[in-house]
Amino acid sequence: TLMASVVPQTGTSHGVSVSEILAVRELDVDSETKDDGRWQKMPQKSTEAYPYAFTVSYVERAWQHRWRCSDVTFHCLEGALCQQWVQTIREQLTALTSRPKHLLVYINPYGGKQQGERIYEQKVAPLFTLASISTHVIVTEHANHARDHLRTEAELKKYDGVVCVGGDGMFSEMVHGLVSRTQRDNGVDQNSPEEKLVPCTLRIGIIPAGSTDCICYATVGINDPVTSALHIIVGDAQPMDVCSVHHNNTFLRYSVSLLGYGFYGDVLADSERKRWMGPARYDFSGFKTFLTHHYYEGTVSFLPATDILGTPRDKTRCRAGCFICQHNGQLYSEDHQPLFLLPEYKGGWRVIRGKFLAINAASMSCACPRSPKGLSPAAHLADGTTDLILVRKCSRFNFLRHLLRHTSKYDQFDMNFVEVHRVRRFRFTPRYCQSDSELDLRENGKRLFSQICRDHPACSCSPAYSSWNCDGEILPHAAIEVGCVTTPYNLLCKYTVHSESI
Ligand SMILES: CCCCCCCCCCCCC/C=C/[C@@H](O)[C@H](COP(=O)(O)O)NC(=O)CCCCCCCCCCCCCCC
Ligand SMILES: Nc1ncnc2c1ncn2[C@@H]1O[C@H](COP(=O)(O)OP(=O)(O)O)[C@@H](O)[C@H]1O
Ligand SMILES: [Ca+2]
Repeated sequence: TLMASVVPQTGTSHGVSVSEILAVRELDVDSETKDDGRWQKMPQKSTEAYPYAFTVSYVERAWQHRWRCSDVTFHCLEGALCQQWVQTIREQLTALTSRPKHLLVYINPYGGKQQGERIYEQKVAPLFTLASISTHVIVTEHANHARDHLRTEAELKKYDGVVCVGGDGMFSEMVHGLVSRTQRDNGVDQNSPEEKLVPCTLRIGIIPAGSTDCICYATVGINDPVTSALHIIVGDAQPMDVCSVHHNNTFLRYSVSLLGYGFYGDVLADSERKRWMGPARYDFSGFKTFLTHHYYEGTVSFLPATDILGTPRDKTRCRAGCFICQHNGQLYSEDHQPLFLLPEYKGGWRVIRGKFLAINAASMSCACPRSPKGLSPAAHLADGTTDLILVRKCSRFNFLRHLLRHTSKYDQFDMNFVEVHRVRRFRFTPRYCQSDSELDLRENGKRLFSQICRDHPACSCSPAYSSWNCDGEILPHAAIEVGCVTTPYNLLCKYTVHSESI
């Protein structure tokens, strides 16, 4: 903490913790007072008495998890003393090893309201410069540009972290690029659902510039580019669960936020064709999908997580330094064989057959401005589990009540057609098998105009399949197998997060 022999310009005392200092610079008091006339604003006494000064830029906590960069100028009597302060602060800052010095930045110019480049240039780049962070910036030219660059070309050794400017889709690209590369470098076969993933060492920072940005919101507590930039600068980190999604022993994708079949799958499929609407496309497609009210038949099998602390309906909330994540993470420490991989645990699979409006797996709360408590408010960022939410066929009115509860204090799980389970793995099989030709059609982006309703050909009831919404990307396969893995053993990426409660 800075104090004592230097006096801030207001003449009052001012404490700044070194871990929250962004930069320090010496001021030439005389020329500055001539330049911008600030001289007059200062109390005459302090400026006359203290001719030397330096300015410290630091993190100021504002309302609702918002962080801002603030300046305070300290004055002192002797030039040597002033220099000594500046030098000491710089040394202390250099000693903070968790802070990044070189960052690789990817900007999606088409995310959200298409403001990614502007947000980065105006709000983020000046802060990185202030904090003496060097950057290499890539504005993406097409979808999967960032993923493929990270996976094959990027010289990762040169960087302390990567930053994405965009939404959840862009974050997902980064996870795929980094995780795939790490597995390949370590000889891990991604296609084997049982194989443990090797954690990747680089951290990923997000500057929110997408449509939902729930990964940013659920970790930092607010979608605000300046706040995220400051978390990145001070080197905050948060481990995160990653689910791997397979189909017939073939790797499909990773998921870090929402894997949703039925309602959220249909909302996404419809909204992709309305990208021009920006973030409002989700509300439009949400309303439309709500009215269509399709349900899907199938079987969900899952392996409940029985060896952990916490349940999806308890009142705990995952915050920085979360005790539950720490405790459950220890279950994976080097000398422990994760219990769920033991044969006796494997007997614990449960099977539920039914007609579902939605099947959602939330690996984190999925809190976002639309629903500040999220899809599963008690889910944990890094406990190695995902919350499986099953919404059975019910009336439109009841489904609306369920949706509305995501936006209020009422419990969205306290309804007789909703159940929630905290699971290690799960599997979904639709009632009717998808033929390869249908899968091909879907994979090539040509959505089946009206899927065949096999029970009643010619009626207007629900189609046989939905698609999975995997962090905002469409998966054409209905039948999938999902496993959730976490730090410090299995997972993956660390992500910048608030160092206090969010
Ligand atoms: C009636 C109001 C109901 C509000 C219900 C809100 C529930 C919201 C839960 C949102 C969970 C979001 C999980 C995040 C997923 C993202 O990874 C993913 C990708 O994000 P990106 O675009 O930034 O890349 N985003 C999404 O898939 C978007 C999902 C958005 C769902 C919006 C649903 C709106 C529902 C409106 C129903 C309206 C019924 C009105 C009837 C009168
Ligand atoms: N230069 C680009 N042109 C087109 N699509 C891109 C580009 N860069 C990234 N994408 C893709 O845009 C999609 C949406 O990105 P995202 O940043 O998540 O925005 P949003 O939150 O609006 O969906 C992702 O699927 C990503 O792969
Ligand atoms: Ca989790």
